[in-house]
Amino acid sequence: MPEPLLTVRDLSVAYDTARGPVVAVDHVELAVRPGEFTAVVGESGCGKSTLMFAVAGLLNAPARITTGAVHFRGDNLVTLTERELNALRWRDFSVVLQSAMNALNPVTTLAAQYKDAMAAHGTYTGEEIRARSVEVLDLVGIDPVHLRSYPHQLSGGMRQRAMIAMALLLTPDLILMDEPTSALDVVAQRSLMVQIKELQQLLGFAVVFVTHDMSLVSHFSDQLLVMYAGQVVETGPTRAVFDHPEHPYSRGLLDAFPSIRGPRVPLQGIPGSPPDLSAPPPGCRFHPRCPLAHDACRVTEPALYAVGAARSRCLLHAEVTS
Ligand SMILES: Nc1ncnc2c1ncn2[C@@H]1O[C@H](COP(=O)(O)OP(=O)(O)OP(=O)(O)O)[C@@H](O)[C@H]1O
Repeated sequence: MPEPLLTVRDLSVAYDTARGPVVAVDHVELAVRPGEFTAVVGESGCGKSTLMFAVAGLLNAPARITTGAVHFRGDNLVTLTERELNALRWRDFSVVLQSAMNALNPVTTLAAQYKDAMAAHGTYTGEEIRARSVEVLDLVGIDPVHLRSYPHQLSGGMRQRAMIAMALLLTPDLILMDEPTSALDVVAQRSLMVQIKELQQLLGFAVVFVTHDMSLVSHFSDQLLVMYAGQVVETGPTRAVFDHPEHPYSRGLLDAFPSIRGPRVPLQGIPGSPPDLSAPPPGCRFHPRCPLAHDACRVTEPALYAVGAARSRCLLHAEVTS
């Protein structure tokens, strides 16, 4: 197996609030190998975006990293200066956010934005910049005439693809994507997912893809990280987790979204909502919503236990490994 490209070790992030620190990412571990597609899934508020921003070095106050490291190739991104991080962003890894409308500059054309991104990382002639801009727009299926367009002149799906094209400009080895399809309708969502996967297979970059919709990534991701209340509650090969979710939360998430294939079944949803992270429940954080909770779950904090090819933070699996 190749060495991981990205290794997140024991990463914790807290938001400083008037009521004390809110730990949104709690001792998270993650390893992404070259060309691997990793999906981070969980309900809104479970810490997915905070994790992504921490990995990308994009956190702002009141958020701060309290423990851990983010190794990307030889560098620990947590300890790099802003200038050093800027040198890596776009060139070695790039970031695609939920809404390209916010990420793209509304008052400049795509051509000008692509030029800025390239010029910040090397000396390119105008012709080289134009040729590469045309190339990346071609890759995402946008007519290069749109280099002259402003973001508001593009549809939502085109804007996301223009953002992905920008992320590809300098052929990074890793693209971090935070809900890049969530502002789109279901049909546009699926077609963008297919396109991201095709590009990934063609160009070989690794992806970390954040989504609340587990069914969206079922056919695209290699490895899955299920987050609940700031913690990883299940992790493993996507197929294994989908075929046999070990953690009751993963099972609940799977039942909460329609599958694109397979028989129609009534959607269950998970009763209740994720806890307030300023005061998470004792024991297993999922116990107040868990249909399988027993007495020990209310007092004992589970570790991540190995279960087959996956790992699950559920006391039901404690005896498997202990
Ligand atoms: N500015 C802030 N101040 C205090 N707490 C915050 C702040 N931003 C986020 N949080 C806390 O961090 C938790 C995780 O937020 P985050 O946005 O990372 O979750 P998420 O899973 O990505 O959700 P979403 O899909 O809604 O973005 C939230 O539940 C909230 O408690």
